[in-house]
Amino acid sequence: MSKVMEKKTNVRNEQTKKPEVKSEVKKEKTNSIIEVNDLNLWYGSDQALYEVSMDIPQERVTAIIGPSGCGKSTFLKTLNRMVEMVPIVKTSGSIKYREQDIFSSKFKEEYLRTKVGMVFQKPNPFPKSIYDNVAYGPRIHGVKKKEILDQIVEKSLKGAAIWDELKDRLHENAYGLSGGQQQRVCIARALAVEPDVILMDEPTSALDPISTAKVEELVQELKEKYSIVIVTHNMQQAARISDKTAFFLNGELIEYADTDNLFQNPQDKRTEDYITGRFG
Ligand SMILES: Nc1ncnc2c1ncn2[C@@H]1O[C@H](COP(=O)(O)OP(=O)(O)OP(=O)(O)O)[C@@H](O)[C@H]1O
Repeated sequence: MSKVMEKKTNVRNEQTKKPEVKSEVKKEKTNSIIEVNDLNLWYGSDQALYEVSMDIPQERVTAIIGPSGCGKSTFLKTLNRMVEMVPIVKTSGSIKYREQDIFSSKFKEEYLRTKVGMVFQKPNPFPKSIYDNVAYGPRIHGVKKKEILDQIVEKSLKGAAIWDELKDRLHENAYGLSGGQQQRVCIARALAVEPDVILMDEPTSALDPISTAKVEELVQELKEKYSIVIVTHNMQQAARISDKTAFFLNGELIEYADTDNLFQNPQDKRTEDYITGRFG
């Protein structure tokens, strides 16, 4: 995977527009776990993100909302550099995780993916037992002792609020679980390598309302220990579970504010139009 850093001055002048909310998004400097500055991203010659700057607060839930194709998933996948699996991707700008530049050659991508875990839209357990799914990451990192793996599996499933449901079924295939249970096992799998940040890309869009409610409740519990960034199409969900909300449109960050403020008192007409259902 290659990271192509463009000369920022040229690139920005030629191809990008400045967002109107830069000062707004810079307010919350303290207690940020990730700081994004002037991020641009291209798929080949098509630009998907424009000068995005925002800080992700620690131990809070940050929601990313916006209409289809506005760059929500692209932005999320940039935070752990997963987006660079698409070979034509180029980026400019900076992202710092705990004040370290994630694009620096000194910063190991493997470490980043451990610390910044990801949960996807469709539950994607491996075709293995529940136990082996959760133990997968720790084993890759060299944990071999059964007692230690047992502890990690229990702790992670407890962290994902699914231990009581599954403790007697650990050696059953994860494919036999319901979609909602699979998603919580995937969250446990992410927790097993001890991340700080969990990126969630529409984690409930494939789930029924009861499973969705359980995952939303879990997100609330997880923010005691983890920083969560969640992409959602569902504005009610963003309003219910997030502390901060970022509204994206056409690859730009239009507005980023405390969730209550953004929904009750949007500062930008485009945010207001979106949240009142005028488009999207
Ligand atoms: N692998 C890719 N190759 C080329 N272009 C891509 C790729 N992935 C996304 N894009 C483009 O980047 C832009 C942003 O897409 P992205 O999936 O990030 O938006 P989104 O807001 O998450 O959309 P949705 O809500 O529909 O999932 C779109 O124009 C999309 O076509």
